[in-house]
Amino acid sequence: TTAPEQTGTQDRKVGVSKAQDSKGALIETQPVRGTRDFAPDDYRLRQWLFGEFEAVSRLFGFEQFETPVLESEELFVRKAGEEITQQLYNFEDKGGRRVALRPELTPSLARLILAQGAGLPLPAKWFSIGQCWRYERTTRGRRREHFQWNMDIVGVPGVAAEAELLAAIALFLERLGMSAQDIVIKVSSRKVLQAILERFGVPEDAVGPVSVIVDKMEKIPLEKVEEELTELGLSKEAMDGIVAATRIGTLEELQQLLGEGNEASQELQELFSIAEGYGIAEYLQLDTSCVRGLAYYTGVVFEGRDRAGQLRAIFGGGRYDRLLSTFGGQAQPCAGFGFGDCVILELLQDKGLVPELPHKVEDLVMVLDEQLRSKAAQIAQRLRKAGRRVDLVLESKKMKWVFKQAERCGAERLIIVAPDEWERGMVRVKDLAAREEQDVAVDALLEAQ
Ligand SMILES: OCc1cccc(Br)n1
Repeated sequence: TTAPEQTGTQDRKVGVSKAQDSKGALIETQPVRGTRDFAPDDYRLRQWLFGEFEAVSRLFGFEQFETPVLESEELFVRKAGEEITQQLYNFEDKGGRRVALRPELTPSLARLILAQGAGLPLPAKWFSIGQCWRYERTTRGRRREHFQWNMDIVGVPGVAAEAELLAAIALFLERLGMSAQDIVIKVSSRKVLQAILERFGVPEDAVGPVSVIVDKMEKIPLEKVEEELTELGLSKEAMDGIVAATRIGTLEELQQLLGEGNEASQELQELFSIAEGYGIAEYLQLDTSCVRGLAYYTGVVFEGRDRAGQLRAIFGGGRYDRLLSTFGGQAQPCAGFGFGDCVILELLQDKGLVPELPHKVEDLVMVLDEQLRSKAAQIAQRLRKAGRRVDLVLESKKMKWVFKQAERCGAERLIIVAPDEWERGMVRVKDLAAREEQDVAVDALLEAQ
């Protein structure tokens, strides 16, 4: 079995995995299988990443929302054979309700949009970052939770919405030091499969389930894909038509296959043209094998991959114009994407782009005499209220420990509250970078930064 996929320093196992408690019984200190702890080093990296998600979302004028990780199971029960619904982390709560830990954010967005009622100004441009869950049974030791960044536009029928979303992703990648040399965004449309299935008289509502099967083409043998398509009732000709349609790599080929006036071709043509305006066209590659594994997409779909082809999809998204109406609400055109927190970190590590994010305070404050404890508290508070991060040494420590602590917390100054100096209204201040020391009047501490 492969080691559980971890990111950041989480893969560095230090300390004990089973701690000894007072009665000698063993307690498990590792998190539940498939889940991750975020100790401070990992948490700083995650906060940096989420900070970038949020910064880009705000630059695009999107508004942040949040919904509970626990949802009614009915939100995710779809009869399309998707992996995501087969791995639902679902259960019956103590009130007999069928509930589930959300496996994705889009259905919750749809629910919240519908809850706003008809008065909601459109288009709604919303974003969220939330933990998503799956109960992956296999022994592959894969994660059962990850955090996803979602941006969604509700109320815009044209591909200008998809172009805006792709531009947000491209700006995010650029801010992290990457470019179209590192990442390719494969783009296609469910309307390609829709047009093919129409030719073979397959009902339109099969597009979702067929896409779920075709999406596995990269992961399972073609025979298995054809077996599953046969089970869906597709003829051999229809299957051959589908397989041929997943091998299109240019708009010209697509037009030849579907005909000039076909909606899929026209929409993709327009998308690529708008992308030129954003300066992101070099990220985009028409690839009709990209169908995505969620049944509810109805139009453009896309996914981000590392150009080296070593990793799983970095992000994915597309248009889903029917989701709100399947929830019984007023139909609204929608487009969005989900961007996970794991593959991107693996990619940043591979490229040496993970930033150094050390623990950092400005001042370390200590006393030489416990009688002056309350004076040190006074000094620390004054500095903190002025916006300086202060680590206050809370018990009597040897200087060797204090200097080590100053290193650990990245302090710029060590402020020592000592009896003789205090008598003169002063404290001793060590500038740890310049390795200089001087006595400073307490009232001048903030000026002497
Ligand atoms: O991307 C599919 C997925 C959904 C929930 C949790 C995890 Br880990 N992965």
